[in-house]
Amino acid sequence: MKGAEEVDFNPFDDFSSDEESIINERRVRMQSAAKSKLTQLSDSPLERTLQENRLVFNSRRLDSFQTPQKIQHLFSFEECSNILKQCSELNSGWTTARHSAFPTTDIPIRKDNNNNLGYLIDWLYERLFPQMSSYYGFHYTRRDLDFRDVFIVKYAADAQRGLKLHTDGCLMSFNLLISHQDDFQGGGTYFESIDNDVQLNQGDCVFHDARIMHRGIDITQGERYILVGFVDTIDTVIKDKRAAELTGKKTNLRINNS
Ligand SMILES: O=C(O)CCC(=O)C(=O)O
Ligand SMILES: [Fe+2]
Repeated sequence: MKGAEEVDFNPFDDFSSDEESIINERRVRMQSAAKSKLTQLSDSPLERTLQENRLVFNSRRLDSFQTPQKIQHLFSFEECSNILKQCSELNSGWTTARHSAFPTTDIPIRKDNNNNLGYLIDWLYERLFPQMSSYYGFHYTRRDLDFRDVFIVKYAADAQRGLKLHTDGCLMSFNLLISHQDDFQGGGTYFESIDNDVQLNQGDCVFHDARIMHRGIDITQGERYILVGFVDTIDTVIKDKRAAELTGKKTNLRINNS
């Protein structure tokens, strides 16, 4: 007989067929509990809890949310020019290693950052979140949704030109064109679900289900600055922050699951 430490153990072994059938039974039970719960819920996101709203969102995302939604003039030209000016005056603050699998040259935006861009968080809460919450069936005034991450990305023809096909590790994402559309050639965001790209004018925004495969199309000239946000339910955001504090590790929020 082998001692405890000599037992053949391969962590990559598949589950035994007994274990698999227990896991499958559990999955089927959970799916049918979720289905029956869904039929009992109110049609109004305002009368459902945050967790119920997320359940409804997850049950609908493949049927209902395949088309990215565009909002024009979320920021004015003047507001965008001022943001560009602030970015050009920043000597430091640009990072290149915050999203390990799909890095971008970006500047994180937070209320407590000393880069003076924290006001963008309020603008997005006030201007984008009411529409995005109602479109995806969440409660705006109760603040069902919050930012998992928000940052300005800089693409340049002589540096990083675009971003490969990926999904974002959150519920929904958006990007807003800060540059003027004539400041670069190429660019825009390609979405696999519509097999097409979305082109924005300065100040316009596109929001989408984060699980839709998408990519930042390469620019061929100039510079393209966009404001990007990864959005999730507030309980997930809080858990994520706690986990990051405890482990010192960040969740990787861009994924390639093609
Ligand atoms: O560059 C784009 O248009 C898309 C950006 C994006 O998908 C991201 O930052 O995760
Ligand atoms: Fe993305």
